[in-house]
Amino acid sequence: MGILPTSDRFPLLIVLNPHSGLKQGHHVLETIVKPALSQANQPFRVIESTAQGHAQSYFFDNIKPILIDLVQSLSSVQGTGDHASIQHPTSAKLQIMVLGGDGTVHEIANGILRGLEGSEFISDQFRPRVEFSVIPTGTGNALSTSLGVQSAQDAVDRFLKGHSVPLQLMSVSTLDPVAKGPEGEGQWKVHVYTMVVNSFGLHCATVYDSEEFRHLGNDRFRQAAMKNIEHLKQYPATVTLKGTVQQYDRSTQSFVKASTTSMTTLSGPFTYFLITKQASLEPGFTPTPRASTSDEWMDVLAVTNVGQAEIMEMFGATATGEHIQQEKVQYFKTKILELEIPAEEQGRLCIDGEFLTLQGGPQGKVRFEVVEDPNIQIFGVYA
Ligand SMILES: Nc1ncnc2c1ncn2[C@@H]1O[C@H](COP(=O)(O)OP(=O)(O)OP(=O)(O)O)[C@@H](O)[C@H]1O
Repeated sequence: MGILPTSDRFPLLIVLNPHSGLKQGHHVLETIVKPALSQANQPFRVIESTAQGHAQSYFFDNIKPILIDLVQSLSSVQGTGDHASIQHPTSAKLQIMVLGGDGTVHEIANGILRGLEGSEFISDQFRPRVEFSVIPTGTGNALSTSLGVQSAQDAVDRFLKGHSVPLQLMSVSTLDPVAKGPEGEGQWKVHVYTMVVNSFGLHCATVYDSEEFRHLGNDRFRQAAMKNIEHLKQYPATVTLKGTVQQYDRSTQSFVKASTTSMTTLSGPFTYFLITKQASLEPGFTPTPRASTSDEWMDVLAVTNVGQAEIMEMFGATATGEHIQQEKVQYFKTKILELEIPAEEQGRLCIDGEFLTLQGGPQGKVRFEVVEDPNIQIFGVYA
């Protein structure tokens, strides 16, 4: 994609989540963001989220009028008199700064995609580009940490420098119980798009329980993890990696093609299972060190049926990413993955901090896929 038009007149949208992290969003806005933007003569408009889900519903409701305003600010009159015509751009860059965490970015991206779904606002004739500047004021700040952002000031500086990279999405789909495919099988329906982590097992239970420790800031994950390790469970499931699959080879410390067949099956029970697009999920925690925000792979980390000692040993090495050298840790790259739990079970998935209840058996299967559709893959992030 070449240089996209943007408009000096169109404001940067700043979405502030006052509830993120240790609730420092307003302070960072006043002391770091506003001074830097006014010095750079960058106009902006602040949107404050008022409740869970508000950022998503705001963009679902407003993305079309926002894009109309943006396109109008970029349109120009060509020619004069009877030959005058208005030239509209074929693309436009919308800049959104997030004073919040990964969950807020997730909500905005899903709100925009749902708001534009099936409309003329996203087509081969016109396709917007949405660039996020993420000012790390959440708890985990996986996106910022994975991009090497050191502080709120660093994030603002990166925005002002203007270098962005693709923010590659994953889709999470469930089987539609009504619609059938050509051979009577169920049809996949996208439930949500994610950009950080989908998890099952100990990680998901930890994120779920961490809400009660929110007042501890970043430490909430450690507290919740300790609680879950103390009562360590195994989580039965079958995972199928489809198409080209690469597996981390400890001896060469590189990824090699995993199998000559088109499917790799992992049988549980899983203790720990992650599908990620980011290398780090919080500062000092790098479970999938070879993951990239921008490439076309999902990284998969699987630990099957281990005890407390092995899990603690793994966590001990996740700060540096050296756990991928441990024998019990399996590490893959794939583009399509399906997860199914046994018929009699009920389970839970964590998808970018939200939760999805899993039903047992083939009808409850969930599919994760790297998004290729250019009408979905419209996001970037300042890096
Ligand atoms: N005004 C609000 N009051 C309460 N909750 C809110 C409000 N605005 C947004 N939220 C919710 O806050 C939750 C957490 O937001 P966010 O993910 O940005 O922060 P975090 O969880 O601290 O950080 P991270 O995702 O990086 O770990 C989201 O689920 C969001 O819907």
